[in-house]
Amino acid sequence: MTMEPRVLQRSEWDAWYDVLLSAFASEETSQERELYRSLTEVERSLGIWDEGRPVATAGLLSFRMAVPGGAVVPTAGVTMVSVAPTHRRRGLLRSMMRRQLEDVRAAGQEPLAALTASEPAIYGRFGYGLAARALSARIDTSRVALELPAPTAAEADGLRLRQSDEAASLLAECEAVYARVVPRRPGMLARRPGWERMPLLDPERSRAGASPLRCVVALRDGEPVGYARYAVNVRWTETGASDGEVRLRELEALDPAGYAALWRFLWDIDLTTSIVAGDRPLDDPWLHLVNDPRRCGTAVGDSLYLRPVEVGAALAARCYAAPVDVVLEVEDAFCPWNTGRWRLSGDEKGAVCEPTRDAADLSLSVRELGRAYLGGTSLTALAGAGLVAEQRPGSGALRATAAAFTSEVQPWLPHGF
Ligand SMILES: CC(=O)SCCNC(=O)CCNC(=O)[C@H](O)C(C)(C)COP(=O)(O)OP(=O)(O)OC[C@H]1O[C@@H](n2cnc3c(N)ncnc32)[C@H](O)[C@@H]1OP(=O)(O)O
Repeated sequence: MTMEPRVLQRSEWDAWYDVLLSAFASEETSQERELYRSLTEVERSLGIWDEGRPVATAGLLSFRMAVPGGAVVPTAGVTMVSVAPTHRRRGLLRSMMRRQLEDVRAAGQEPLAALTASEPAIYGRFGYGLAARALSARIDTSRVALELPAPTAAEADGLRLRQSDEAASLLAECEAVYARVVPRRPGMLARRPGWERMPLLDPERSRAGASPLRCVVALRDGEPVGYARYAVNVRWTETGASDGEVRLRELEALDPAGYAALWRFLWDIDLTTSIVAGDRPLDDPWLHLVNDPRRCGTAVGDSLYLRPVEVGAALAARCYAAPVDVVLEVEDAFCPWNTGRWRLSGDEKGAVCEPTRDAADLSLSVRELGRAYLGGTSLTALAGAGLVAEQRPGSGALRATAAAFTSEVQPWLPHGF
């Protein structure tokens, strides 16, 4: 008997969601369940049923994502993917991935699909490429100095911090800052209503001894210019010395003085000797403000995977750092409508991308386009790996196209989904 995906009905949500929880062996609170229930776009969610019982789940979320140049582009967020252990490795995931991409294409609104992967090996075969990575750090603040440039008088004047032990109480200030930083960095997600509650989720089981989530806001002349959400885990050594840790969950700022004030605050929290940050941009400015990078415990991990659903619309939706006029030969086995030659012409103001019969300058797969799309991975590096080929070596097409695809800031995904 074939089992095909179909759209979820709201009355089926609990049983459908339990398949997902079981696949992740997750516990959860009623608050989390209600949040995920309210954020599920039921009409875009798929399931597979066997003898009336759900055995597979996959959701889509209607996001808008910042791309190089600052546009915020409709993007299908792939989420809540699971297959019951009794039904794995029989192609159920593949059938849901195919149905999702066909549905997104048919709706014609979202040129991109994005996800974060439970395991990085799963999604490349469906055309998703690693487009943004994340930096983690464990900074020994007892040994590393934060060396901040002196703010100008105008910057320092009127800058105040307001702190709350209840992160939710400063929500409006944080959201005002967040909305303004979105277009500045590729990969940032504009907030849909309800998603502002996601960063505040703070179940006790995940605290591992730390305080509930706190918040500090930087205000200039009363207007919010930055915020950080964090928790403090105060610990003591056997000899009674304080050895606590600041766990940084989020930090956004609109200007360098606000940014510096927030880091200074976190650095100086009494009874702590480290800051642990799990998910920061690769080019986070604090990296240039420390006197000892070796004691900052940095590591880089994968974060956002991106897939052009419609190659032409996706490449036309972003801007390019340098003028580019190139024919790309794209291979896309999973979404064959993308396979073929595309002429991309663009610059820092915009772009067009249309099918063409002209000879190709570069050839690559759709996964490589996803990797390079936000400007975080260079086409030159992908060519070095043999994944992008210049059709006429020495033509300069690779160098010119790689330069055009770069982003002046590293792409970064602000939160999982
Ligand atoms: C965006 C998100 O939500 S990420 C969350 C993903 N979910 C989880 O990790 C929960 C636990 N795991 C699961 O529920 C399932 O094992 C899934 C969803 C990962 C895979 O579902 P399945 O129905 O078994 O996958 P399916 O049989 O369609 O496999 C398709 C292909 O992916 C491969 N694949 C499946 N799972 C994995 C994996 N964990 N690692 C590497 N490859 C995998 C299969 O080998 C197959 O490869 P092929 O194209 O070479 O034939």
